[in-house]
Amino acid sequence: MNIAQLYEVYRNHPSIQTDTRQLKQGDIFFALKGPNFNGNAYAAAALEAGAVLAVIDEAEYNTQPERMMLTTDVLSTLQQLALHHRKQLKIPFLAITGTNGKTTTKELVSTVLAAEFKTTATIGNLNNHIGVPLTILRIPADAEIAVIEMGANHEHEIEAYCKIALPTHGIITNIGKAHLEGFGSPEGVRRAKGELYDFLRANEGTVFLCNEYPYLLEMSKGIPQVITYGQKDATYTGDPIADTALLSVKVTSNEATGLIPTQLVGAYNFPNVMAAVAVGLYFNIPGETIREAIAGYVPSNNRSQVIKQGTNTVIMDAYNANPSSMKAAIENFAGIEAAQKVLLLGGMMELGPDSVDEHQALVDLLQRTHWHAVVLVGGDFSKVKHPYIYMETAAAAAEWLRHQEFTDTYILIKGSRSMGMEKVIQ
Ligand SMILES: CC(=O)N[C@H]1[C@@H](OP(=O)(O)OP(=O)(O)OC[C@H]2O[C@@H](n3ccc(=O)[nH]c3=O)[C@H](O)[C@@H]2O)O[C@H](CO)[C@@H](O)[C@@H]1O[C@H](C)C(=O)N[C@@H](C)C(=O)N[C@H](CCC(=O)N[C@@H](CCC[C@@H](N)C(=O)O)C(=O)O)C(=O)O
Ligand SMILES: Nc1ncnc2c1ncn2[C@@H]1O[C@H](COP(=O)(O)OP(=O)(O)OP(=O)(O)O)[C@@H](O)[C@H]1O
Ligand SMILES: C[C@@H](N)C(=O)N[C@H](C)C(=O)O
Repeated sequence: MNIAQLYEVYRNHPSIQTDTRQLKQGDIFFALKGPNFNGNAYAAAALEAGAVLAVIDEAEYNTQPERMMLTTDVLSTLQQLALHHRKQLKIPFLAITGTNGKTTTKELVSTVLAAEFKTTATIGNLNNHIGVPLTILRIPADAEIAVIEMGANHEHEIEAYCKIALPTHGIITNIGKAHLEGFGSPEGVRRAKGELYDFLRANEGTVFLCNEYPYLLEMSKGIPQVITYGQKDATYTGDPIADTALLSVKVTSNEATGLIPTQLVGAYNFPNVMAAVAVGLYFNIPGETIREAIAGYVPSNNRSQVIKQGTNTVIMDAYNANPSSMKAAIENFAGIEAAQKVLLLGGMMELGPDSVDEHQALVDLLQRTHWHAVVLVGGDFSKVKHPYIYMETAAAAAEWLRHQEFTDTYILIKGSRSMGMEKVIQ
């Protein structure tokens, strides 16, 4: 069976599954290999559970050749099938990458687009070599637009995803410091994220970018159509109002003038919101529809969520952390008007040789503001000089917090995913 024949099966059964634990009747099962399991070993079980076809890459598991497709590499077959499907879809494909705010921007943009168009977007942050093709293969034939999030922790990854998704439009949210272990340096991050612009430049694409980041303007040179958003001198303009925990955005572009009271924390979400305004206006969605869609979006999964606990307000930002998003969160927290502020910050992972310096830089930043209390938790915070409380784990920090009797206090909780800082208030 070749890709064209596999595509015929897919057209009749457009539902891909990589996990027998979630398999439904009529799915096509792709037997991926991972650190814990060899999907090939589950191919027969997939057929028993109702899969129409199992794609495998180890001959010894080819026990039902009439219902199995034996390839040289299942992952690569999944990616090739996604590309084949992509080529049938004559619709705009908007790719979103960047260091911070990819998922939030993708959610806001797709919420706005879905108000007018049949839109398929990445679920959660399924944004890697498996998530990108799976997202493309979820796009129905009658879709009108697709929004594809692309994550990366090393160079040439975004380039590879572009060759599968063939984006027509793109957003790099920003370039900051994250996954430095894999990218080698901030310059490596820039090159890697820039692979999206390289693709759009070579394929007459369109980019949307925040004109407050001069490096994005520089990087976008040579791209035929550049749509900008920001506070001034941009195609689409607005202003952030961030003196309370939740951000409001005053859109000042003629087409959509008005206030958007968002349910997002922090001025750092301003460009994420403006990206959604810009994309909506570009695709001729009415201003009021755009404002309503953005105002209705509620972040989930510990991405800058606001949680009320009695008279206290917790900003739960424990989904991930890196030097640039930590800096943004701390600066934003410093700007919030509150009687008493407490921070519990977990260590940042995957920073390579700069890790200790980056943790020290954050401590230096913290020291510029007076806080009621700061608790540093684990990671390379154990190796820096600081005047604050130090705890080894989120569980210990939770214990500390339980023993405080805070009232009318704002509490910021942030840290790398593996620190599990959400446990601090559980
Ligand atoms: C392969 C796979 O999809 N694994 C998922 C699975 O893992 P599990 O622990 O079960 O084991 P294996 O991976 O070893 O299993 C191999 C296969 O066997 C199947 N199987 C197993 C048992 C069984 O009884 N039946 C079976 O069929 C199994 O389903 C496998 O197919 O489950 C985990 C829990 O749900 C998943 O976490 C795991 O998913 C992996 C990690 C994955 O890559 N999933 C993608 C769909 C995805 O997009 N995941 C995103 C990760 C996004 C991310 O981290 N992005 C980074 C940057 C990207 C860097 C990139 N280079 C990278 O390394 O990924 C960012 O900063 O944005 C997500 O989950 O959020
Ligand atoms: N524009 C931004 N600038 C700085 N930090 C941001 C920005 N947007 C979001 N963040 C921070 O990043 C956190 C995660 O947001 P989001 O999931 O949207 O980012 P992401 O880039 O998709 O992350 P990941 O790569 O881990 O999937 C937020 O809770 C917030 O702390
Ligand atoms: C959650 C994952 N995509 C991520 O951003 N990881 C960084 C390194 C973190 O741990 O926060």
